[in-house]
Amino acid sequence: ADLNSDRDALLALRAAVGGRTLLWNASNTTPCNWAGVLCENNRVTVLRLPAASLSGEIPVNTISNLTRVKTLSLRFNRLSGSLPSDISQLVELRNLYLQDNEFVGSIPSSFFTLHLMVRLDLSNNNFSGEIPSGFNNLTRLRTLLLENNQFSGSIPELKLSKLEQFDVSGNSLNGSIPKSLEGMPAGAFGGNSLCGKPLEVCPGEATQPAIATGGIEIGNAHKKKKLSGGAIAGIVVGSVLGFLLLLLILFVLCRKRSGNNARSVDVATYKHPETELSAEKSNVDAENGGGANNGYSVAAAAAAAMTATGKGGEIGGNGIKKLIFFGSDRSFDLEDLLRASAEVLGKGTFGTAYKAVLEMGTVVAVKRLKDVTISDMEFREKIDKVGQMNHENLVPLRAYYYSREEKLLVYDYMPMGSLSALLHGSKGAGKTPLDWQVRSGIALGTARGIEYLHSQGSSVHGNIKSSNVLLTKSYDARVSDFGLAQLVGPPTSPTRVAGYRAPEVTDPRKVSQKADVYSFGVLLLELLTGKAPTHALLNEEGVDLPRWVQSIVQDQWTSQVFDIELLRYQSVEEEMVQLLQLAIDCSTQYPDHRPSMSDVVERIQELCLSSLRVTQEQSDSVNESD
Ligand SMILES: Nc1ncnc2c1ncn2[C@@H]1O[C@H](COP(=O)(O)OP(=O)(O)OP(=O)(O)O)[C@@H](O)[C@H]1O
Repeated sequence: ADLNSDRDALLALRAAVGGRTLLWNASNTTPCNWAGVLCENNRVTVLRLPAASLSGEIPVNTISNLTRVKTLSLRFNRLSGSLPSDISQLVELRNLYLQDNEFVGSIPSSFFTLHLMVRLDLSNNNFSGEIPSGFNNLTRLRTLLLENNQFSGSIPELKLSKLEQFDVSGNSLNGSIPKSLEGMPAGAFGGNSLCGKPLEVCPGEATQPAIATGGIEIGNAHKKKKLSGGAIAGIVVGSVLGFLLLLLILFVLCRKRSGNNARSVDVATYKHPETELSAEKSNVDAENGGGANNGYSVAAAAAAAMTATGKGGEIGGNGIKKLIFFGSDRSFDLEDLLRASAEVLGKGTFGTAYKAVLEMGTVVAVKRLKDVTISDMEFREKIDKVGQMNHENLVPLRAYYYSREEKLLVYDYMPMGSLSALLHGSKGAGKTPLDWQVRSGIALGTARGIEYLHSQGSSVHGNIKSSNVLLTKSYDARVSDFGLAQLVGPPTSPTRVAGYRAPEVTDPRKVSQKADVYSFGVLLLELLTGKAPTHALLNEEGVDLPRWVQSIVQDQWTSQVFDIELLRYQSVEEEMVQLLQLAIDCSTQYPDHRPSMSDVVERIQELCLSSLRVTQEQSDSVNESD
């Protein structure tokens, strides 16, 4: 066997299962630069084709020549039929990932001669038969994942000292769990009819051998008999008391929370060192401890804002002077905020954003809204809804201030700035490139934030774009600016959110969830291509980002689409292509053809998991090489 026979084997595989292997350039004399193939010492050692649209059976005598392969990953495809018995020829095999296919039948006995095997994942297939005790031959096995198949019978005793990851959940197994596997988590056995540690004790315990008992229902008649009347009474009384205690705790918590919500503070006159303005003097209810220190002033933030704009002067005037807080987190007070220095962060559609740095180091972002044309009542109603939104991927609205002249929103300040700045900001030496891990994480976080918004009544974001995706220190994504599109009047200029807006949207205040999905799709394209949707070059050509990407992908130039910084991550190319496909699906022209945000989250979650596994496989191939 040599590289040529490796090449023949790969071409035979391609003829059998197709998929993305069809993109391999068969006129190459070496297969080593085909996508998913890695070579070492002039032999193929890694074949990785996850989610490559492979389908059909792998006939015997197809892959047997790949005798140097250490890692074989064909997960997330539609491979069917039984595992070819000549897989036992791959004597160097250490990592085998066949999960998420449609394989059937039992594991051939020859398989258990592959004694170098370390990671084996056969989960989410239709494998059947008993779990062979032959696994005991694979003494180096650290991962054995067999969940969601149709394995039946009992689990054999497995004496695998290195086993770390084990899962047989979701099969048709019965009998007792062997001693050697007692230490595994209960979840590894769920969805079967198994008993014994870590699950419920088997009825009859030691006397009952691990034979097929037809399933042991927890709490069956046999078991109930063992409980005395007294014990039952004890359990009932205990449960009732526990339940009452829980109710009491909930009640107390609820009271506390509603006390913390939406607390208003009266406005009095306050002397600012630089500007004289009306501000708040706390008049907080007793539950909060009272005292001026517990309230902080958005009007004061306005002072900071005014200072920053150089306007300075009285805010509030004769308008309504109310300050409304959401939540209970108040690590600073009015005076701190008044003394804060402020700087302009930027001007947006809805007004100007400022960063206010308080003396003790707390930083907030204050947004001064312009063009608010809706009534006081309507404003409060809508902003109240915004304030109630609570999710780890949203920038929380801390408080707002409303008067006729001033509408201010106080947010947590996000230290790493926006995704837009990160992607398109100065590419100087100090700039850290965004790697795949970070980008896919941002995609997932943003999607989760929007999904949450969509799950709250029928709310929409209405203004999804990369400058509204802010980042925490650890690059976790937080979506901001939600709910504001409905607060302001009709746009004065037609250029609002060029590039992100779905084609069917005519009134930015009436955006549908599917239009949010479109904008998110454009944001994904931006994340993958590194190109701003408002990119001058694109616009000169008269095409938007979705159409530009589509034209390139149609010509099979997929890799040309990606940001240069991403091309270093060859091993996760599949996942990148999947995210690209999702982006294209989201930014399709017809709203009905776009996926829902929960579909989107699921798909990103899957590909993130999948790229994590690739990374694991990679480190395994390194660790396990001789
Ligand atoms: N909480 C925050 N923390 C850090 N930076 C922020 C915060 N809120 C906004 N910014 C930054 O301030 C700048 C201006 O934001 P703003 O939301 O006013 O405008 P925009 O996002 O560019 O447009 P739009 O108003 O249409 O959303 C943006 O660069 C944004 O990233």
